[in-house]
Amino acid sequence: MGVKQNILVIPSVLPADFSQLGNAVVELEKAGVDRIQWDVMDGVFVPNLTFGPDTIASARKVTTLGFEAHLMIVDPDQYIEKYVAAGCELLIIHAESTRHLHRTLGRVRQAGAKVGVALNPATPICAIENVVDLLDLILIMTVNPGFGGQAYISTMESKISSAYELANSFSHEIEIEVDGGISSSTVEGAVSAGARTLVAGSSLFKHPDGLEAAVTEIRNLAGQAKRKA
Ligand SMILES: O=C(CO)[C@H](O)[C@H](O)COP(=O)(O)O
Ligand SMILES: [Co+2]
Repeated sequence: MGVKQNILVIPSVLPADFSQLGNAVVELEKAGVDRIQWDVMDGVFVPNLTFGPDTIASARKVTTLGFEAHLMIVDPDQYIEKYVAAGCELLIIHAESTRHLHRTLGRVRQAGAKVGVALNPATPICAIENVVDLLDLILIMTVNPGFGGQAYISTMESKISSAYELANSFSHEIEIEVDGGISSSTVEGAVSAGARTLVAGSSLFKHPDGLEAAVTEIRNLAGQAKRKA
């Protein structure tokens, strides 16, 4: 099976007005997104702080969309069960955030969630070569994590291609996701390199024609790039 080929558009809710988070999730669902990414930051792994499990559990009540937790936290093991209980069906662990990546990924699966791994821009693909059998998703970061609205790092495209090749050599289905600076001007490069699951924050929330137009634009451009690739 290898790489999951469907194009998925996943919003990061970081740019939303946090006093209206539930409404933002409802609006994103109406705009046709495929699931929601929660950027969980602890002020240690990255220099910023965002949501905990209670916030995510509250938002769980207003939508049937799937939730993924992009965990930018140190010692993720101690929070795995809390994010699963909050309603996240997929947990994404940074390879740099845990000493025993293989064990942490196994604990995510044991807790009943799908398993993703994220790589910072400086981390090579070989860091995950020996855990691919445990994975449902590989996230290649195209910005240094911590903040929305940063510029896309196009030199990550060779790593996206390596992730694609690696995932395609396995018989189970694996998503190749990109996160950071994805917009109408960068999506083509990411998809041509092999990305299929596209996380976008600022470019969706700041689109002059609104969320639905923004989601449709990313999905259409990605579809064209995939057909050309
Ligand atoms: O993980 C993240 C930051 O660490 C965000 O998901 C990402 O930056 C999305 O925001 P934008 O599309 O504005 O770059
Ligand atoms: Co993210």
